[in-house]
Amino acid sequence: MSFLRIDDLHIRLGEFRLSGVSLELEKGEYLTIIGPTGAGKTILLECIIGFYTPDRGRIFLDGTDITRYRPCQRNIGIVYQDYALMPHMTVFENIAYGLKKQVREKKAIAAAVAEMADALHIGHILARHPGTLSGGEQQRTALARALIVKPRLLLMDEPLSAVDPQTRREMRHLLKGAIRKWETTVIHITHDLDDAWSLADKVAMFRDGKILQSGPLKEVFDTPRTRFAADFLGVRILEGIAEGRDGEMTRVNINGLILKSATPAEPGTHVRVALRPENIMVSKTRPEKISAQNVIRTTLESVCPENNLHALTLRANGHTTLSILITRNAIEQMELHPGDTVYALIKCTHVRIV
Ligand SMILES: Nc1ncnc2c1ncn2[C@@H]1O[C@H](COP(=O)(O)OP(=O)(O)OP(=O)(O)O)[C@@H](O)[C@H]1O
Repeated sequence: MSFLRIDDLHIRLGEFRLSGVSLELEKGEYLTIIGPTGAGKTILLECIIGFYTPDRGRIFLDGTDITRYRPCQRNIGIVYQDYALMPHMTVFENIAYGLKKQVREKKAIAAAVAEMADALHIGHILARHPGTLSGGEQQRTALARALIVKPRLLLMDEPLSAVDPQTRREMRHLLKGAIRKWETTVIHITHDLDDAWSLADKVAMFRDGKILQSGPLKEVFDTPRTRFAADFLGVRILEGIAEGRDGEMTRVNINGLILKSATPAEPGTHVRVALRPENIMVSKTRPEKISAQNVIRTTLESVCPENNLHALTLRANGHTTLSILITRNAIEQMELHPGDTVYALIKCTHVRIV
């Protein structure tokens, strides 16, 4: 049996229903939960920690049915978006708080806090109070407090959302290191797909109180099963016909645009092709002797800023456009302007038939 098994969970809260939620997680695995606002992600975490008792379904942790256990019996840690630190206690006291129930000896507590603070780079602020800390420091304190009691499972509800992008990147790095060191099993709700990319082994996508798709990170991102999932994940789905084989590759005709894919498909069948914008490269001249099997002549239609990157829309032929993401530096170096002829380069392994 998996370390965490959630079996057909149902709960009704007011007008909202969480229905038929099933998930499995092995010890030490990291699951991110993604999905639009109001999908029921937080309610699931609150069922797992024991704030709500489901109407139907069961939750097993390490082989034990904990569905009706009180929260304090579960040994599950939680980190919230607002950190919920105790303002009258120092950072040291906040971190040591839960540990005092497990360890009596002061020296052992001090050593454990020092080790954890060291791992999360907060050793220098142990004497300070939360009100004097930056967002990133509060976040690391909250994480240290949750990890130090060695929870069997750590739940995190958007723990990285309140800090700037640079701190967020550093925090992911620290978080990854700490999770590995303490071999913690994690469920992490996030709205930032980069969190999932950097941290997760598995992903579950929620919508309207149900799991729309779940599985290993790459599988979910590369092969979204519905149009909604594809849009949510920023994957472009194109419809076409598998025309035939070209050696080991499948030739797909998308309104006259031919793409070669490494995924096998029955010739003559209607297929959908998934393309991730970051898997398409561009060149202003037609490249020669390159490994990418797809070199497509396009016209650059538009350039739009999107987070730290820029989204380019390339018109491949009369009907089909391709979306790609590149840095502003790359745009400047290549001197790209709308109307330019641009070659899109795509490896056949990045043209996935779904
Ligand atoms: N105790 C409650 N009683 C009634 N409705 C609730 C309760 N708690 C949450 N809800 C509703 O259930 C829905 C799902 O809430 P939830 O907080 O789980 O969403 P979420 O996916 O975590 O959203 P977000 O990404 O915005 O945090 C929302 O419409 C919310 O208003």
